[in-house]
Amino acid sequence: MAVQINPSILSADFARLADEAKAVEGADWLHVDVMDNHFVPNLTLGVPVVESLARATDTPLDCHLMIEDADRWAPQYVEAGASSVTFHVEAAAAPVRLAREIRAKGARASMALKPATPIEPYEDLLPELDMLLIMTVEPGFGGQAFLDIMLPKIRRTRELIAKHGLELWLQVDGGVSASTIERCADAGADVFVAGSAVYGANDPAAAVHALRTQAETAVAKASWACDH
Ligand SMILES: O=C(CO)[C@H](O)[C@H](O)COP(=O)(O)O
Ligand SMILES: [Fe+2]
Repeated sequence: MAVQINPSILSADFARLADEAKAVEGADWLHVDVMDNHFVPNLTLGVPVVESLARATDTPLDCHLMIEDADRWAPQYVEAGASSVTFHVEAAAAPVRLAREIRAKGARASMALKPATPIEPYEDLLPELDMLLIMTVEPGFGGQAFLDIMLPKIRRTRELIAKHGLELWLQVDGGVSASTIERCADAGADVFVAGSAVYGANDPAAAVHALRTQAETAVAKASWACDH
């Protein structure tokens, strides 16, 4: 079971995005938080910046769309160069159609759940997805404290993935750091977004490496991974 570490450029210096992307080139993906000041109370960047970032780095882009009207906008992020596009189920009118469209355009399709959104109503949608994102903070800002109360949802989601025999990746985002990543991995996550824990470190590449080592060790010991 491969572990993936995705630094979030939300915590990077936006005036130096190309350099900040290069600073974490050992990472699996670069996590790009798109916020519209409607779905969440914050505003970040949009399609033109994603297009430029895709040209500036060889690291594939994992775009996390925290925006209204995801059905309209998500396909444009694939065209902009994102290799994985995550829409929030709370912001999608037709999540199955949208996931199929993202895949048809050539990217990995991913769906996110805010902390108060349960996984159970979406069990039948899981085969349509390449990744499920469980938010471990309320979306909108970096640097927030990890919500431990999300661990049971991560566990239940991992059980559903196993029940259906899926190759679905399970991503966690929000407050993931050296002190929380092992709990996430133990519960069933295999893709870890980290913003402040990476870009707040003196050496972001070393922080990615250290988080990967911690997550790999925790996954190797986890019961959900041993069963497979
Ligand atoms: O989606 C997000 C916020 O909505 C960010 O990806 C997330 O918060 C990363 O920052 P940190 O690791 O500092 O919590
Ligand atoms: Fe994010």
